[in-house]
Amino acid sequence: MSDLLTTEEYKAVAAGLSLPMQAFIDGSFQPAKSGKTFDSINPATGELLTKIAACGVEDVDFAVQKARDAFEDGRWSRLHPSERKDALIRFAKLLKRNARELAVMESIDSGKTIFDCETVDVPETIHCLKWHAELIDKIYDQVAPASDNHIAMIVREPVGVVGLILPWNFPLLMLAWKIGPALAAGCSIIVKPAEETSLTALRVAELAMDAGIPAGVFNVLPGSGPDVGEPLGRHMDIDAVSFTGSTETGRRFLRYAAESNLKEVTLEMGGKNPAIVLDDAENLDRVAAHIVNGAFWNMGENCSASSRLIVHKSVKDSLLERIKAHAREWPMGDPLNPENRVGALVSKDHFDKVCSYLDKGPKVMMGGSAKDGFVEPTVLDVARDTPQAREEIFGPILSVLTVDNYDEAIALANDTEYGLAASIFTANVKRAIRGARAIRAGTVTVNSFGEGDISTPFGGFKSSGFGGRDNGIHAHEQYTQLKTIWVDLSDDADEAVN
Ligand SMILES: NC(=O)C1=CN([C@@H]2O[C@H](COP(=O)(O)OP(=O)(O)OC[C@H]3O[C@@H](n4cnc5c(N)ncnc54)[C@H](O)[C@@H]3O)[C@@H](O)[C@H]2O)C=CC1
Ligand code: BAL
Repeated sequence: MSDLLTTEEYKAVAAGLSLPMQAFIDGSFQPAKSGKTFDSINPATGELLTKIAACGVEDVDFAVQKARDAFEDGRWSRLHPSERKDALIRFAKLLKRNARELAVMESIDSGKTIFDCETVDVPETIHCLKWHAELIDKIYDQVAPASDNHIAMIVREPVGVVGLILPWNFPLLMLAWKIGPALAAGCSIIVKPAEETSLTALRVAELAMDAGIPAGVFNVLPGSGPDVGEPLGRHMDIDAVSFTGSTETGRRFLRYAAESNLKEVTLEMGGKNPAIVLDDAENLDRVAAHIVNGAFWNMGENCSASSRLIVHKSVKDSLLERIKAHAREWPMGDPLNPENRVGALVSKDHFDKVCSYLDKGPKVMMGGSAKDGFVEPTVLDVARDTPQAREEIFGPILSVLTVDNYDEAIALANDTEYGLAASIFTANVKRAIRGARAIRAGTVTVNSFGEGDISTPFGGFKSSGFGGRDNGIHAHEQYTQLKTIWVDLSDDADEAVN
């Protein structure tokens, strides 16, 4: 953990930041061709941070051309993997040298606590880039079984120019999850940050250039979904798109691909993730700590948040008492105060959306107040077919459902359109493993909440995911494609390849 500063010291760092304002294309900052800008707001204070270039279709076309030129001339895509590794390691080191600046920029842009930015988002971003850099010169291609007169090679090639469409909840970390494997594979990238949180992606692109990643390889186009996301999704010269965000927008990217060049699409989308606590769960205090972390970490603005607690009736009351006690250890307030664990929601619009779930009449068991962009960690006792039980709220709201037995718990866990993550708390190893297998979700944790780490694939079943996975070696499949090369070694022209 890095040494944290005081609130006043963080405010001084924030005041001294030089905030990026323009798109990053072909190795330099550039205004939008239309000259338009949009406001970047600090959601914790409502203050205008800066005005940022609002890109449009003409900027997309220009950036794609530059990315394509870079890809085709091989300045990055055809480097020896160890050379890309070296550049990515330099890049990770440069991020580390600028870690504090990035953490403060991330916090004021998104409302996330400086504690999380300093201890999770920035260090994990750096770790992710290093991990993919270290991997890239250790992946081997394959040779298929073939006759003595032939060689059949199965090789992976970078897929080409990729569009990376980012959400606002982990601006740096989701950037890293996508650029790490994409750059390691040799792709040229066009990043479209969420309009709420564009600052750190722009600064990171500049640092990538400083680290020696060639111009044209790493481009960032700030702007709205319809003005930048859609033209990227529909572009005929983009080979793949990797998206993280809502299920509704994810569906759009499938349509864009179908109606354009059938580009590869990977979608990492929403969740309504169950945390099942069975009657034999051990150490309810520890369970409560995991539930609180799963539900309230990052203000619940987390696609894998444990937003549905499915609890056996026999342990419900004692568990809820402990949840309340642990939640008291999560102070809410100024994100730049390093004592705080709950910051501001990302925007006024999102705050209003989250608050609407508090207005719809469920029984409030804890919390329930909301003001000026901040929502108190809240526990609701909900009925099964209510919006609070079924919809992704993406705020610090835990919806509690009560069950009578194991089978009912598993059935309820699966009674959702989503399938991103789940956790199950039980002392019975058979129930744990059977439950983990029975739950239709991409990640299941037993007796803990977590997302795994960089070494394990992350993505969802059902409406939570489509296509490839982020993280792990598996992430490279998104950014590479297989090619088979047959070589005829015979002297006899009659021996055909077959
Ligand atoms: N899975 C996750 O990690 C995330 C889930 N969400 C969920 O989505 C809800 C809505 O949040 P939004 O910011 O509106 O998510 P969103 O899915 O609309 O935005 C994600 C990205 O897609 C882009 N986008 C938006 N509309 C687009 C369009 N028509 N064509 C192309 N690109 C487009 C956005 O500019 C952003 O970069 C949240 O309340 C939450 O429930 C939001 C962010 C992340
Ligand atoms: N929790 C990391 C992925 C996401 O929230 O989008």
